[in-house]
Amino acid sequence: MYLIGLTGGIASGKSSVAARLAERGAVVVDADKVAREVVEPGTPALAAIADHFGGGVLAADGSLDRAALGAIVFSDPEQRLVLNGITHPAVWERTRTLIAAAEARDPDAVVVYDVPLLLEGKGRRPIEFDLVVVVDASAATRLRRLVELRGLTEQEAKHRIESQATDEERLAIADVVIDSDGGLERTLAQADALWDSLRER
Ligand SMILES: CC(C)(COP(=O)(O)OP(=O)(O)OC[C@H]1O[C@@H](n2cnc3c(N)ncnc32)[C@H](O)[C@@H]1O)[C@@H](O)C(=O)NCCC(=O)NCCS
Ligand SMILES: Nc1ncnc2c1ncn2[C@@H]1O[C@H](COP(=O)(O)OP(=O)(O)OP(=O)(O)O)[C@@H](O)[C@H]1O
Repeated sequence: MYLIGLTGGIASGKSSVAARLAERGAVVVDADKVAREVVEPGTPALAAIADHFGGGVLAADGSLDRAALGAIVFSDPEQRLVLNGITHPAVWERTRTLIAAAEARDPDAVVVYDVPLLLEGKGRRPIEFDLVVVVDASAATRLRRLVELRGLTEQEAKHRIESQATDEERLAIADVVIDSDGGLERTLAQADALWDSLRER
């Protein structure tokens, strides 16, 4: 197995790159998806969230009210740390299981872990990667995408961007940088080039 950590700020284009690598044959594990699974109704993480943040972050059917929780944690770093402390251990554990399953299915698989937060946790990453790929678009570009494509207000978009590592911090851990400030086709061409270089390895 060859394990790639694919990271980048919110709306940098990680999912678009991951989807292209999947088309080319990679197995993709999506941290945002895992993060949703570990807070499904009945999970210990959801119980801990309700315990700390109160019933206001639960919808009528008992599931997580993501907008309500997002409104709290993206504007309050201390509360975000509490949420990360609850969810991240469960996310890493489930991720390790999914990566191990992919390797068991195909020992030669290229596995891509699409993860927005590779730096934000305290201490060492619980998973070591063979290659760290950073998808890099300026904060201004990402802000524009969040407002135009995802319908966030400018303030909401700013808060989300400020909740994450800076561009400089991400670039410092990159083995490969994909510049996603231009058009989508240009980004995807770099994903193709990355895949081709892996195949030549
Ligand atoms: C706060 C929550 C409920 C907001 O949900 P919402 O549906 O609005 O956003 P979604 O989960 O789709 O995330 C969108 C993007 O926000 C950013 N983001 C999410 N959580 C965080 C966080 N704790 N810190 C910084 N950025 C974050 C990421 O770039 C992510 O791709 C949710 O993001 C959450 O539970 N976050 C904690 C778990 C986590 O850290 N997930 C990120 C991947 S491990
Ligand atoms: N050059 C580009 N590269 C990548 N995405 C682009 C580009 N230009 C525009 N986009 C658009 O920007 C958005 C990026 O979203 P995408 O979901 O790929 O980002 P992400 O990094 O996975 O975000 P998140 O952290 O929220 O999961 C998409 O709607 C994509 O079509």
